[in-house]
Amino acid sequence: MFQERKTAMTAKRLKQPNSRHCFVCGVENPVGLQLKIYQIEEGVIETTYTAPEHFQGYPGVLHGGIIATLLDEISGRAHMGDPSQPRFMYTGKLEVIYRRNVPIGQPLRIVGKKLENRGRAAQGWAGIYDEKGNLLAEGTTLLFDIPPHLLPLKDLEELGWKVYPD
Ligand SMILES: CCCCCCCCCC(=O)SCCNC(=O)CCNC(=O)[C@H](O)C(C)(C)COP(=O)(O)OP(=O)(O)OC[C@H]1O[C@@H](n2cnc3c(N)ncnc32)[C@H](O)[C@@H]1OP(=O)(O)O
Repeated sequence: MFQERKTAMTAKRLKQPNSRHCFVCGVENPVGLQLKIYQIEEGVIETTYTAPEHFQGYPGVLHGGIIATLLDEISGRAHMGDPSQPRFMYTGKLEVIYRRNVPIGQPLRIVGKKLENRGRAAQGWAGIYDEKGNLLAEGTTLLFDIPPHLLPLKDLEELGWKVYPD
């Protein structure tokens, strides 16, 4: 099901950069999630993920902390925009609604959307869906621009921040 969606959206899909060591997107982080994230339209991104057994809380159920991590990163990245001029934001606040158990060992689709902009602050949203399209968990974030001197563009290369080919 996810594959069909991917094909239909190929024309618009733009891969976002990954870094080297980020827990969610670090391509060299052996204990990280190593997600590949795509912008599917302006301000809307998606990724897929199948959680391994070692991230379970209750048997068969993805731990809520990992669910929050996914919602945090994907809602913030919805604001990232043009990879050559990325908008990096800190999460100041995250509200999670755990609607249904999120299973381990089954493909999940995670969608992020940018909401309102308020100067250097913004709101984001992310949802985790199962293969049937059921919304399992969702999160809204309050995000703040990272002061440019804390993450200068020139340092990004060192962090391995680039679009890695599929
Ligand atoms: C290279 C690879 C990158 C890959 C992407 C990685 C994504 C990872 C996502 C994350 O994990 S981010 C890490 C977790 N977040 C942090 O570490 C942020 C820690 N917090 C901060 O640094 C500051 O609190 C923050 C920059 C968010 C805000 O501090 P400021 O000094 O800019 O806020 P200020 O005191 O000027 O307040 C501005 C307004 O926001 C409000 N505010 C400030 N912090 C808030 C907060 N945390 N929650 C809610 N509201 C907050 C504050 O009350 C105020 O409201 P009013 O304008 O109405 O007075």
